[in-house]
Formats: sequence, C-alpha cells, structure tokens
Amino acid sequence: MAQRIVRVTCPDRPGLVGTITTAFADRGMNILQLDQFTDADALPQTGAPVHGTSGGSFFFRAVVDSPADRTPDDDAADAEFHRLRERLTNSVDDSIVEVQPYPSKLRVVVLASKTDHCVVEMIRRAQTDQLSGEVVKVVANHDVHGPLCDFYGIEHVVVPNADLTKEEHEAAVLEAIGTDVDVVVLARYMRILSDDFLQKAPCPIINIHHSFLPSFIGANPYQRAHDRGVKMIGATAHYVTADLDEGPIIEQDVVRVDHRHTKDELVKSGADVERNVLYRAVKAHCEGRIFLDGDRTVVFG
Ligand SMILES: Nc1nc2c(c(=O)[nH]1)N[C@@H](CN(C=O)c1ccc(C(=O)N[C@@H](CCC(=O)O)C(=O)O)cc1)CN2
Repeated sequence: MAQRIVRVTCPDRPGLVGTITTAFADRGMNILQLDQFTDADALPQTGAPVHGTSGGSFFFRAVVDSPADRTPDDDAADAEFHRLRERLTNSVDDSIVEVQPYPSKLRVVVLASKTDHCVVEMIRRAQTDQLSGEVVKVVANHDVHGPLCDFYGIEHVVVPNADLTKEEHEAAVLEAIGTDVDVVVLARYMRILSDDFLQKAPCPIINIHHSFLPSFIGANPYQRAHDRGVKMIGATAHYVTADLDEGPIIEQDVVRVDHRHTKDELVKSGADVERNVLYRAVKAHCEGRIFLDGDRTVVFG
C-alpha cells in the first residue's frame, strides 16, 4: 500500500467530509488519520460560504492508504480525484486539493547569521528523522557554520552582506537558495527580507523570532524584555511576510524568568524555547499539518 497526505481547503458547507471520504472509498483508499476544521464563529449569517476570509473556510487533512497498484502518478492523472474541488464547490477557483507522499521528506534550506543553536537543531532533528524533512543546504551571511555543515556533509554557502547593497545581497542569497527547495527556514537569520525577495522566493519561509509575539517585534527582543522586567520570555515561529515578525503564527512557547536573570541568562533560557518552537513548526509544515486561514493558521495535531 502507498500512503498519501491529502489536504483540502474550500468554502465551507454541509456534506464536505462525506463527499471527500466517499471519493477515497471509491478508489479503495483507506483513511488512517483525519482532521478537519471550520471556523463556525466567522461564518456569515447568510450561510453562503465566503472563501478567502479568516472564517468560512473548510480545512481537511487525511493520511490515506492507497492500493499498492495506485502510484502518485495515478493520483495526478486521476482528473476526477483532482476534480474533487468541482464536486465540493461547483467552482474550480474556490478550493485547493493537494496530495503529497507520506511520510514526507521536504527539502529544507536553512538561512543563518552568527547564532547557531537553531541551525544545529534543524540539522540534528533532520539527521535523526524527526523533522519529516532533509536539510539540504545552509546559507549564511557569516562564515561560522562550515565545521558543523562539513561534519554532517551538508552544503554550506557563505554570502556576506558587507560591501553589497541589499538588492545585490538578496539576489546572491536567492541564487544560493536555488529552486530545488520546499521550505526555507530563517534560523536566527538577522537580515530583514524585502518584499521583492519574498516575491521571488521559490517556497514558503519560516522564521523563529526570539520573543512571544506580538511582544518585542524587531531587533534585540531579549534586551528589551530585560529592560521591561518581564516574568516570561518566549519564542514564536511564523511564516515570513514583508511585515517584520507579523506573518501568520505557527507555534509559540514561553518560559518563566524573574528579576534575578541577567540579559545574557534570558538569552540562554530563551535558546531552548527557540529551538523547540522552531522544530515543532518546521515539522508541522513538512507534514502538511498547517493551513493558512487569512492572517492566522490552522495547525492540526
Ligand atoms: N520580511 C521579513 N524578514 C525577516 C523577518 C520577517 O518577519 N519578515 N524576520 C527576521 C528575523 N528577525 C527577528 O526574528 C529580525 C532580524 C533582523 C532585524 C534587524 O533589525 N536587522 C537589521 C540589521 C541586522 C544585521 O544584519 O546586523 C537590518 O536588517 O536592518 C530585526 C528582526 C528575518 N527577516
């Protein structure tokens, strides 16, 4: 048997789960896992599904076992299966049906600056088959990750930003990333990416911000947290948009601190939170468990 992840996003209305699961049964596909969500609070009073808003969308993820003789190419060729969206919404435009192999092994490119704990975490989790992804390259604007990458046999590209304009540096970073990549991870990468870069990026980008957003957006969050006298610090993994640290939040966590912690002790305590939050977020993305719902995310367990 060949296992697949099937993801469906479409305007919500009654009967969707039955329609989709009947399509599976018609093809001899056995459902192993199933999650669905509709934000009922935001459904318009008229009841007419309104797609593309933060509510009124239907989110569905299933892991299915397909008959051994059914290959991914068969899925792609099965126009009726991919025409699920027409059966769901009577409109090709309003829904998305995505199929990916299970277990997944997405190609991950990590962008880094000087700090290495999140880079190490991504590599370690991938190398021990915990990430559902493979770190295929590390691209950094400082030359400090060579020994780490050499030890694991991972391509390492240094793209210094000194003496380059932002445009020149971003063009070089995009070239270093390449196109054979499924997700880019900013592992404490300390350059703000322009909208032009994001438009040209070949895939989604996930950032780990070292604060519990929306608190302390931007640079030096630990110093600002220490100055504010906070009793909790945290980390936030989010999709990257042109609005700094304001992209859709994927995962967050916190740890308690108190007046005895110096700023450097906040940095050390925070590092553990950052690496775990980033791992959980990238793993969820690689496993197809995240759906964009306007400016928010739906993350299935
Ligand atoms: N378009 C986006 N780019 C980046 C995001 C984002 O959310 N959207 N996240 C940052 C990471 N980050 C906080 O998590 C962050 C990084 C850098 C800065 C900053 O002020 N950088 C300065 C100079 C830094 C340096 O090179 O020494 C700057 O680039 O002007 C703030 C927050 C990654 N990019």
